[in-house]
Amino acid sequence: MTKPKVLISDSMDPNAARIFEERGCDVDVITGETPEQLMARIGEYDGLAIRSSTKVTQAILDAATNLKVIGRAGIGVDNVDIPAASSKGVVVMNTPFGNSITTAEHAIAMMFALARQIPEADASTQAGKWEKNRFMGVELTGKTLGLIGAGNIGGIVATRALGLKMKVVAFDPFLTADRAVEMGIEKVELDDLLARADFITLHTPLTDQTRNILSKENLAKTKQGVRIINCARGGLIDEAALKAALDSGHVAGAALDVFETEPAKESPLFGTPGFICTPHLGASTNEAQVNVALQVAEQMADYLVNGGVTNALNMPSLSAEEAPKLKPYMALAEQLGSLVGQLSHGNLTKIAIEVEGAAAKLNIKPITGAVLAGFMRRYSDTVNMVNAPFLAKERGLEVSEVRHEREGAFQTLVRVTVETEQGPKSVAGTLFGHNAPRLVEIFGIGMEAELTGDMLYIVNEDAPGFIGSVGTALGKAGLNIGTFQLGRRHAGGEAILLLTMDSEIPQPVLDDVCKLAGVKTVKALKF
Ligand SMILES: NC(=O)C1=CN([C@@H]2O[C@H](COP(=O)(O)OP(=O)(O)OC[C@H]3O[C@@H](n4cnc5c(N)ncnc54)[C@H](O)[C@@H]3O)[C@@H](O)[C@H]2O)C=CC1
Ligand SMILES: O=C(O)C(=O)COP(=O)(O)O
Repeated sequence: MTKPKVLISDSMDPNAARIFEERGCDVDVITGETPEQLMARIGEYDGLAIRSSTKVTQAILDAATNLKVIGRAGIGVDNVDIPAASSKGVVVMNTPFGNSITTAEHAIAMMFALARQIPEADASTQAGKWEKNRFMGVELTGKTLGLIGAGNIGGIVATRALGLKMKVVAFDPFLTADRAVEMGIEKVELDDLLARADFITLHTPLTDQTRNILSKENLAKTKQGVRIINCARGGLIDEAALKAALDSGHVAGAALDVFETEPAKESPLFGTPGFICTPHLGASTNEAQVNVALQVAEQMADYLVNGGVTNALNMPSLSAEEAPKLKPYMALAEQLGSLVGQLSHGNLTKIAIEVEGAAAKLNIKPITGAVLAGFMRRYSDTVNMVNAPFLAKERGLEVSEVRHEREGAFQTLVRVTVETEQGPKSVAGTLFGHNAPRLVEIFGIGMEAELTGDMLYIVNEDAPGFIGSVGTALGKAGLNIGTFQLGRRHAGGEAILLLTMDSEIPQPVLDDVCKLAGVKTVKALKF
């Protein structure tokens, strides 16, 4: 097997490259390239490891013909076009905790820097001015800290602020009352926070709801002399309005680690009294960078080498222990999905995936993903487990999952049923011997068959001599039959023939088979 190739395109702790190599991947570290250079190179890689500098746009993804996974050594993935990655079947994963303590500490450091004007006092002292009377600070003890966003980082900031004897109020629509009590903070509405906070710190992702959350209007609602910290994302604060509020003295200080446009080499805020900033350093500590580098490389290598999925933003998780157990089921599920997809007509609106016996003890999500990948291939060649659920949703396909703990006739079974105009139609399969997928039932007829390569599917009226006439028609065309499976509802009733063929069946031969007496349906299948 050729080794998966990974590109590390942003500066990352060397542990990442080491882990990739140890886990069986080839790795290149090429940082600081232009989008055009990356676009020209990306086609050769199976994995792309990034931080916040590389922008993974639709154009990059279009050029990434081999890409299977994007790993973000950090938290925010706003530099990745996730819908585009999903529709291309590329998994996007991040490391949601590796740098959160470090980033929370940076926010606290910024709060102290604002409270005591440390950067300005440092510059003035080193300039030989000794301006002891210029730098009067404020104490943090007893002050109110307003958290906008109380997730991982906001939660850590809260514990530190409580340790500093501050009162912490938080606005976060997803924060439950119980969790707020557990954290020792007060859950409030945004307007209440704006009116009460002496310091405001932002810890939300940038979304349509959070963009400009500190707008000109909201800045006007803050307390006179408020100090504001943003170590989350540029775009959460209206930078022009912030500049005006600092100039007017309404906002006493602002500390930004992140900017609307990065790298921020110029800004109207630069040089404004009370304004301090750092160049997106929130995650930049030795500890955090080792954490995220190790974690991203482990997760990506796990996916590329074993199929394990951890911390993916566009796919359900699948642990390294589960992956080998699920692999044969996913192969079976994909074949069953593909079979119903190839044999059904018209626009199908419902698909059900049932697992029974041993299969019911497994994580069903990857099995469903594999069924959908097989099924959606009727609409698109580029479908896989990542993009299949999105495509299914786009097409309005209703997907249901059912587990039957009991064992039926088979020790383990996967069944796929689609709702058609003629009612529900279902196929089922099991695993034989060394985890070999086998079809065991097709549209209510028991039949054991391997679904592989080029196949011929025939529905006919059971009658003597029919099998011979099919063999003759195919033989006359020089087509060799590999295996031959037969099933029927009852003697003389509807029968199904499933043949594996050594080569593709040309349309004229299909037409000839179609003309044989008693034939109802003929279809060439491909697996
Ligand atoms: N400056 C830096 O270098 C770093 C920045 N970050 C950024 O910090 C931010 C927070 O990260 P985490 O705490 O790990 O994320 P998280 O997902 O754990 O927490 C985010 C919180 O924001 C809340 N939220 C969502 N929409 C909201 C809204 N409309 N109003 C108020 N709250 C809302 C969520 O409910 C959640 O509790 C992210 O944007 C991340 O990219 C993370 C690491 C380093
Ligand atoms: O993890 C995050 O969300 C960050 O913003 C850290 O960004 P960085 O990896 O330092 O470019």
